[in-house]
Amino acid sequence: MVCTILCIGMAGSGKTTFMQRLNSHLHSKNIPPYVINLDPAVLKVPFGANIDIRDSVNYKKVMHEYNLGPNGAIVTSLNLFSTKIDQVINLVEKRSDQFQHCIVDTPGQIECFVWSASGAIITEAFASTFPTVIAYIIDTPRNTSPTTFMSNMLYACSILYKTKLPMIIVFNKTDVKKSDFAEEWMTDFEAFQEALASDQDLNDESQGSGYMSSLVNSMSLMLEEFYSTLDIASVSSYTGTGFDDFLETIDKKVDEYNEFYKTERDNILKEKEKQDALKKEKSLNHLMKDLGLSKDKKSSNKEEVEVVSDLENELEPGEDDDAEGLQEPDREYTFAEDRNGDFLDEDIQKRYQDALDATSKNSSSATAENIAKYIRGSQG
Ligand SMILES: Nc1nc2c(ncn2[C@@H]2O[C@H](COP(=O)(O)OP(=O)(O)OP(=O)(O)O)[C@@H](O)[C@H]2O)c(=O)[nH]1
Repeated sequence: MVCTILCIGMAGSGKTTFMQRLNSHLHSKNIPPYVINLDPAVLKVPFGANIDIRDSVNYKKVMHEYNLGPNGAIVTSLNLFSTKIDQVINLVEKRSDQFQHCIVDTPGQIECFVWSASGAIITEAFASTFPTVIAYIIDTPRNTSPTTFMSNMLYACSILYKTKLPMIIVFNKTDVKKSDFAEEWMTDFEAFQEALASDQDLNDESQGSGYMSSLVNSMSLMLEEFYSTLDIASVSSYTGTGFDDFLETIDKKVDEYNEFYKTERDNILKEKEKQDALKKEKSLNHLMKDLGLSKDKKSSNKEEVEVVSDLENELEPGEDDDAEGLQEPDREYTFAEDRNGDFLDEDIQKRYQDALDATSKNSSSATAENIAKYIRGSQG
């Protein structure tokens, strides 16, 4: 079964170099991956990509034709590409017996991918077909300040909650700076507090009221929970160290995906389908009502109280004593002429009929005589 590894990270964190190294590492182990590039703005891809967004979308042309800036053009290119995502998934599926890993490079402008509709569609398409893991790449030497580190972690946290997929934090460029300090901060809360206390920028009295340091303190408390769901890998894409550990962590996360995330995703999808069906049913009912084609006449009448009998049926027995005489429990609405027999007692009905007969007889005989007179006159 192919597992998808989505490489996400801030610009310049080394995603592309990481992809290149991972690709060659897997080749050296005789398990070559399926490689996809989703960065439309990259000039040169240093690995042989099986699918490259640049083959289907021309980033510069998108910028020019739609009059967009660099980020808008990336989002639009992804939008255009996402319309073909079914074909991409089919291609990967067709060759799934030949590969164990499908590795995907994403644009450096994280928000263009993670927070765009097309990014969500692409991620969802992979995650609903294959076990999918996010590799969040961090530029280790640039994260030695506790505040920068925490901002980066908050970003990772937001991606985790947005994608709802298992995540590995990959500390890259460890040939320049080892990631021990960061790993310690993630596992030992006091160590992080100490680092915060000794952070010059945060504790410079002349620069503020200490608001920042107390904010960072409370946010780091919140992040403790987040760290517990993560796995860490320390690599150097430059020297190639740490990639075996990274692959082991991927296997662990794939098991986790199958055990927890898949069930959760299935439940979310089922719930969504249920909600969609309800929504459909509701709008169909509205449509039927608008057309006067209620499926269940009684229930639709009830919704739209128009006749006395509906109101009466809604009253519980004994709820309103005055209404007792008006109740017609087993009958729906009938027209006035149908109800005459019920409303008028026999005596009144007879008197009414007699009066009607008398009037009609008089009037008709008088009219007949008048007509006869007229005819006789006109003939004579
Ligand atoms: N020393 C060292 N440098 C690295 C490593 N990985 C990447 N770099 C360097 O970091 C810089 C950025 O690397 P890229 O792979 O282009 O980063 P990226 O995240 O793909 O960049 P964008 O896609 O433009 O956001 C390059 O100069 C790389 O040579 C590493 O492990 N060690």
